[in-house]
Amino acid sequence: MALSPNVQSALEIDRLQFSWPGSSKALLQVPELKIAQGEHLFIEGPSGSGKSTLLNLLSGILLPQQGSIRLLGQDLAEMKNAQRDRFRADHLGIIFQQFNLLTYLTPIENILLSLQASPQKAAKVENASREAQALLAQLGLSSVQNNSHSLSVGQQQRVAAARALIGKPEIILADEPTSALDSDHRHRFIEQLFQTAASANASIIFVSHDHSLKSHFEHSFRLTPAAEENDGI
Ligand SMILES: Nc1ncnc2c1ncn2[C@@H]1O[C@H](COP(=O)(O)OP(=O)(O)OP(=O)(O)O)[C@@H](O)[C@H]1O
Repeated sequence: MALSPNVQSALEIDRLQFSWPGSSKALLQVPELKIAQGEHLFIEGPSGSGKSTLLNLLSGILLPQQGSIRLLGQDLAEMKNAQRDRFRADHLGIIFQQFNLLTYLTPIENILLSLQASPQKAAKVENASREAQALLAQLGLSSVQNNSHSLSVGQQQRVAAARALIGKPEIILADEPTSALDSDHRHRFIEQLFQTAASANASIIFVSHDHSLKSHFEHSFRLTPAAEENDGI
């Protein structure tokens, strides 16, 4: 899909190939994929098809052997390690499958960690604690507890999402953050995530094996196990 010249692209993949060392087959082959800023992408595929590997490529933790990945017009493979780390902290918000909250910190302190890692994100927020509380409320968590270790899965998910969204990153990467929820809560959470991301014109790149979530997204990409043909974009 071509983007008009005045639309900033969130993501552009060109002839990407990735294999793990020692494997004779490419795990990932993505000929072309373009997402404009503010649009959302759903990546689906069965267990082992490479969804987490692709997210690690998109966040610059892994680099492709062939082809290129550009985020916000920049090729992460052309950056030095420290530049890639800075780019990740400044422009990405990541929601991990297991949320990765620090249990000895309060929910608000967990959210504020994102701003400590990025002066650029911090500069976009006037009152950090108030912004963290407002994000939680938008995501459906209005009363915030003082410790993180007694949060329910749904509450942890909202704290993790607020931590990814604070400081208005342009791209949110989410790795199966709804897998522990029932269907109703899953769809509701995605709607709340979209509404909050829209206020910052952020693009959400969301990985899941749950096909029913696909209808929320304007773009989707299906990964197939390496032995099968990939049926495309
Ligand atoms: N560090 C690694 N070294 C070698 N192979 C790996 C490594 N990490 C993952 N793999 C292999 O890459 C393939 C894809 O794994 P990946 O975790 O990306 O799949 P996935 O689609 O996210 O799976 P799931 O839905 O179960 O989380 C698997 O065959 C896995 O064994």
